[in-house]
Amino acid sequence: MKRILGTAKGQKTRCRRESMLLYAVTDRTWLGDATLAKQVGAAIKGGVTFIQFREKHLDKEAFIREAKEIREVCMNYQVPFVINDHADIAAAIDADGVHVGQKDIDALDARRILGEDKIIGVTARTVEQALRAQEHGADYLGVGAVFQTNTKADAVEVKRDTVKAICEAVDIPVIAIGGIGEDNVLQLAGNGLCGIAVVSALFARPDIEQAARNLKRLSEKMVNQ
Ligand SMILES: Cc1ncc(COP(=O)(O)OP(=O)(O)O)c(N)n1
Ligand SMILES: Cc1ncsc1CCOP(=O)(O)O
Repeated sequence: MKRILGTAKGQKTRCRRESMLLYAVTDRTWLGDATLAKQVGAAIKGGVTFIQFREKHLDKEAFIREAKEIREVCMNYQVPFVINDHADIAAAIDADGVHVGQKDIDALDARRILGEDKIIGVTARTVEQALRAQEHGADYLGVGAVFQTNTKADAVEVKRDTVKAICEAVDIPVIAIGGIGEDNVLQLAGNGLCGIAVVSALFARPDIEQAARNLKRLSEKMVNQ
Protein backbone atom coordinates (compact mmCIF):
# COMPACT_ATOMS: atom_id res chain seq x y z
CA MET A 1 0.00 0.00 0.00
CA LYS A 2 1.30 3.48 -0.88
CA ARG A 3 1.90 5.83 2.00
CA ILE A 4 2.17 9.57 1.57
CA LEU A 5 5.46 10.72 2.93
CA GLY A 6 7.72 13.53 2.27
CA THR A 7 8.19 17.13 1.85
CA ALA A 8 4.96 18.77 2.98
CA LYS A 9 5.54 21.72 5.29
CA GLY A 10 6.39 20.68 8.82
CA GLN A 11 7.12 17.10 7.86
CA LYS A 12 10.52 15.75 8.65
CA THR A 13 12.58 14.47 5.75
CA ARG A 14 15.73 12.74 6.83
CA CYS A 15 16.60 11.87 3.30
CA ARG A 16 16.17 14.26 0.39
CA ARG A 17 15.55 12.68 -3.03
CA GLU A 18 18.29 14.84 -4.58
CA SER A 19 20.83 13.29 -2.21
CA MET A 20 20.14 9.87 -3.70
CA LEU A 21 21.30 10.78 -7.21
CA LEU A 22 24.85 9.47 -6.94
CA TYR A 23 25.42 7.30 -3.88
CA ALA A 24 28.97 6.04 -3.34
CA VAL A 25 29.76 2.92 -1.31
CA THR A 26 33.35 2.79 -0.12
CA ASP A 27 35.77 -0.06 -0.77
CA ARG A 28 39.49 -0.15 0.04
CA THR A 29 40.29 -2.71 -2.67
CA TRP A 30 41.67 -0.09 -5.06
CA LEU A 31 43.30 2.27 -2.53
CA GLY A 32 46.90 1.90 -3.68
CA ASP A 33 48.92 4.76 -2.18
CA ALA A 34 45.87 6.97 -1.64
CA THR A 35 43.83 7.28 1.54
CA LEU A 36 40.12 6.56 1.59
CA ALA A 37 39.52 10.09 2.85
CA LYS A 38 41.26 11.47 -0.27
CA GLN A 39 39.27 9.18 -2.55
CA VAL A 40 35.99 10.11 -0.89
CA GLY A 41 36.91 13.80 -1.14
CA ALA A 42 37.56 13.42 -4.87
CA ALA A 43 34.28 11.55 -5.32
CA ILE A 44 32.34 14.31 -3.58
CA LYS A 45 34.11 17.03 -5.57
CA GLY A 46 33.02 15.21 -8.71
CA GLY A 47 29.39 15.23 -7.59
CA VAL A 48 28.73 12.27 -5.28
CA THR A 49 25.67 13.11 -3.17
CA PHE A 50 25.76 10.41 -0.47
CA ILE A 51 28.44 8.19 1.10
CA GLN A 52 28.11 4.76 2.68
CA PHE A 53 31.10 3.46 4.62
CA ARG A 54 31.20 -0.27 3.80
CA GLU A 55 34.33 -2.03 4.96
CA LYS A 56 34.12 -5.78 5.46
CA HIS A 57 37.73 -6.52 6.39
CA LEU A 58 38.67 -4.01 9.09
CA ASP A 59 38.76 -4.87 12.78
CA LYS A 60 36.45 -2.82 15.01
CA GLU A 61 39.10 -0.32 16.09
CA ALA A 62 40.31 0.40 12.56
CA PHE A 63 36.72 0.50 11.32
CA ILE A 64 35.79 3.19 13.84
CA ARG A 65 38.98 5.19 13.24
CA GLU A 66 38.49 5.18 9.49
CA ALA A 67 34.74 5.81 9.73
CA LYS A 68 35.35 8.91 11.86
CA GLU A 69 37.79 10.22 9.26
CA ILE A 70 35.30 9.74 6.42
CA ARG A 71 32.52 11.25 8.52
CA GLU A 72 34.70 14.37 8.89
CA VAL A 73 35.15 14.66 5.11
CA CYS A 74 31.40 14.24 4.54
CA MET A 75 30.59 16.83 7.21
CA ASN A 76 32.90 19.34 5.56
CA TYR A 77 31.07 18.92 2.26
CA GLN A 78 27.64 18.47 3.90
CA VAL A 79 27.08 15.12 2.26
CA PRO A 80 25.08 12.48 4.17
CA PHE A 81 27.23 9.71 5.64
CA VAL A 82 25.91 6.30 6.68
CA ILE A 83 27.58 3.16 7.98
CA ASN A 84 26.99 -0.26 6.45
CA ASP A 85 25.56 -2.92 8.82
CA HIS A 86 26.62 -1.52 12.22
CA ALA A 87 23.90 0.65 13.78
CA ASP A 88 25.76 0.63 17.12
CA ILE A 89 28.88 2.14 15.53
CA ALA A 90 26.76 4.63 13.57
CA ALA A 91 25.26 5.78 16.88
CA ALA A 92 28.61 5.84 18.68
CA ILE A 93 30.31 8.08 16.11
CA ASP A 94 27.21 10.17 15.36
CA ALA A 95 27.03 9.19 11.69
CA ASP A 96 23.98 10.36 9.76
CA GLY A 97 22.63 6.83 9.74
CA VAL A 98 23.01 3.19 8.82
CA HIS A 99 22.38 0.94 5.82
CA VAL A 100 21.15 -2.57 6.68
CA GLY A 101 20.45 -5.66 4.59
CA GLN A 102 17.90 -8.44 4.97
CA LYS A 103 20.35 -10.47 7.06
CA ASP A 104 21.14 -7.55 9.39
CA ILE A 105 19.02 -5.97 12.11
CA ASP A 106 15.54 -4.84 11.13
CA ALA A 107 14.82 -1.17 10.43
CA LEU A 108 12.69 -1.03 13.59
CA ASP A 109 15.66 -2.08 15.73
CA ALA A 110 17.98 0.27 13.87
CA ARG A 111 15.53 3.09 14.60
CA ARG A 112 15.49 2.16 18.29
CA ILE A 113 19.28 2.36 18.37
CA LEU A 114 19.66 5.51 16.29
CA GLY A 115 16.61 7.57 17.19
CA GLU A 116 14.18 9.55 15.10
CA ASP A 117 16.58 11.89 13.35
CA LYS A 118 18.93 9.43 11.68
CA ILE A 119 18.75 7.96 8.21
CA ILE A 120 17.99 4.26 7.84
CA GLY A 121 18.55 2.61 4.47
CA VAL A 122 17.46 -0.96 3.78
CA THR A 123 18.30 -3.41 1.00
CA ALA A 124 15.20 -4.83 -0.68
CA ARG A 125 15.02 -7.44 -3.44
CA THR A 126 11.26 -8.02 -3.49
CA VAL A 127 8.17 -5.83 -3.22
CA GLU A 128 7.32 -7.56 0.05
CA GLN A 129 10.71 -6.68 1.56
CA ALA A 130 10.37 -3.12 0.28
CA LEU A 131 6.93 -2.59 1.83
CA ARG A 132 8.03 -4.11 5.11
CA ALA A 133 11.09 -1.87 5.24
CA GLN A 134 8.96 1.21 4.53
CA GLU A 135 6.46 0.14 7.17
CA HIS A 136 9.33 -0.27 9.64
CA GLY A 137 10.56 3.26 9.06
CA ALA A 138 13.22 2.94 6.35
CA ASP A 139 14.12 6.27 4.74
CA TYR A 140 15.31 4.82 1.45
CA LEU A 141 15.83 1.47 -0.28
CA GLY A 142 18.83 0.04 -2.13
CA VAL A 143 17.76 -2.51 -4.74
CA GLY A 144 20.16 -4.88 -6.47
CA ALA A 145 22.22 -6.31 -7.91
CA VAL A 146 20.70 -4.91 -11.08
CA PHE A 147 23.69 -6.02 -13.20
CA GLN A 148 26.43 -8.61 -12.78
CA THR A 149 29.04 -7.48 -10.23
CA ASN A 150 32.39 -8.75 -9.02
CA THR A 151 32.36 -6.49 -5.95
CA LYS A 152 29.95 -8.51 -3.80
CA ALA A 153 30.48 -12.28 -3.92
CA ASP A 154 26.97 -13.19 -2.71
CA ALA A 155 25.09 -10.62 -4.79
CA VAL A 156 21.78 -11.86 -6.21
CA GLU A 157 20.39 -10.44 -9.42
CA VAL A 158 17.19 -8.39 -9.22
CA LYS A 159 15.24 -8.21 -12.47
CA ARG A 160 14.21 -4.89 -14.00
CA ASP A 161 10.47 -5.69 -13.56
CA THR A 162 11.05 -6.09 -9.82
CA VAL A 163 12.94 -2.80 -9.61
CA LYS A 164 10.00 -1.05 -11.26
CA ALA A 165 7.43 -2.82 -9.07
CA ILE A 166 9.34 -1.79 -5.93
CA CYS A 167 9.55 1.85 -7.05
CA GLU A 168 5.81 1.84 -7.74
CA ALA A 169 4.96 0.21 -4.41
CA VAL A 170 6.76 2.59 -2.03
CA ASP A 171 6.97 6.34 -1.45
CA ILE A 172 10.48 6.45 -0.07
CA PRO A 173 13.38 6.98 -2.52
CA VAL A 174 14.74 3.87 -4.25
CA ILE A 175 18.22 3.55 -5.69
CA ALA A 176 19.71 0.73 -7.76
CA ILE A 177 23.01 -0.97 -6.98
CA GLY A 178 25.22 -3.64 -8.50
CA GLY A 179 27.37 -3.60 -11.61
CA ILE A 180 26.37 -0.06 -12.53
CA GLY A 181 28.80 1.90 -14.70
CA GLU A 182 28.85 4.66 -17.28
CA ASP A 183 27.97 2.14 -20.00
CA ASN A 184 24.70 0.90 -18.49
CA VAL A 185 23.19 3.62 -16.22
CA LEU A 186 20.71 4.68 -18.90
CA GLN A 187 19.36 1.12 -19.16
CA LEU A 188 17.80 1.80 -15.75
CA ALA A 189 15.66 4.71 -17.00
CA GLY A 190 11.88 4.56 -16.76
CA ASN A 191 11.66 2.52 -13.57
CA GLY A 192 11.08 5.31 -11.06
CA LEU A 193 14.54 5.21 -9.48
CA CYS A 194 15.91 8.24 -7.62
CA GLY A 195 19.54 7.43 -8.31
CA ILE A 196 22.34 4.88 -8.45
CA ALA A 197 24.74 3.42 -5.91
CA VAL A 198 28.20 2.49 -7.14
CA VAL A 199 31.41 1.02 -5.82
CA SER A 200 33.88 0.02 -8.54
CA ALA A 201 32.61 2.49 -11.16
CA LEU A 202 34.11 5.14 -8.88
CA PHE A 203 36.73 3.69 -6.58
CA ALA A 204 38.38 1.40 -9.15
CA ARG A 205 38.85 4.31 -11.55
CA PRO A 206 42.15 6.23 -11.84
CA ASP A 207 40.34 9.60 -11.89
CA ILE A 208 37.59 9.30 -9.29
CA GLU A 209 36.51 12.92 -9.55
CA GLN A 210 35.98 12.68 -13.31
CA ALA A 211 34.21 9.31 -12.95
CA ALA A 212 31.83 10.90 -10.44
CA ARG A 213 31.17 13.80 -12.80
CA ASN A 214 30.28 11.41 -15.64
CA LEU A 215 28.11 9.18 -13.45
CA LYS A 216 26.25 12.14 -11.94
CA ARG A 217 25.35 13.49 -15.38
CA LEU A 218 24.15 10.05 -16.47
CA SER A 219 22.20 9.45 -13.26
CA GLU A 220 20.41 12.79 -13.68
CA LYS A 221 19.53 11.81 -17.24
CA MET A 222 18.38 8.34 -16.14
CA VAL A 223 16.16 9.71 -13.36
CA ASN A 224 14.55 12.33 -15.61
CA GLN A 225 14.05 10.19 -18.73
C1 LIG B 1 22.69 1.31 -1.17
C2 LIG B 1 22.93 -0.12 -0.87
N1 LIG B 1 22.08 -1.03 -1.35
C3 LIG B 1 22.29 -2.34 -1.10
C4 LIG B 1 23.37 -2.75 -0.34
C5 LIG B 1 23.62 -4.19 0.00
O1 LIG B 1 23.40 -4.41 1.37
P1 LIG B 1 23.45 -5.89 2.01
O2 LIG B 1 22.44 -6.71 1.29
O3 LIG B 1 23.33 -5.75 3.46
O4 LIG B 1 24.88 -6.42 1.65
P2 LIG B 1 26.28 -5.89 2.21
O5 LIG B 1 26.47 -4.48 1.74
O6 LIG B 1 26.25 -5.98 3.71
O7 LIG B 1 27.27 -6.82 1.60
C6 LIG B 1 24.23 -1.75 0.15
N2 LIG B 1 25.30 -2.06 0.90
N3 LIG B 1 23.99 -0.44 -0.13
C1 LIG C 1 27.04 -3.78 -2.01
C2 LIG C 1 26.34 -4.39 -3.13
N1 LIG C 1 25.05 -4.85 -2.98
C3 LIG C 1 24.55 -5.38 -4.09
S1 LIG C 1 25.66 -5.37 -5.35
C4 LIG C 1 26.82 -4.59 -4.37
C5 LIG C 1 28.18 -4.23 -4.86
C6 LIG C 1 28.13 -3.19 -5.94
O1 LIG C 1 29.44 -2.92 -6.37
P1 LIG C 1 29.73 -2.43 -7.85
O2 LIG C 1 29.14 -1.07 -8.00
O3 LIG C 1 31.24 -2.40 -7.93
O4 LIG C 1 29.14 -3.45 -8.79
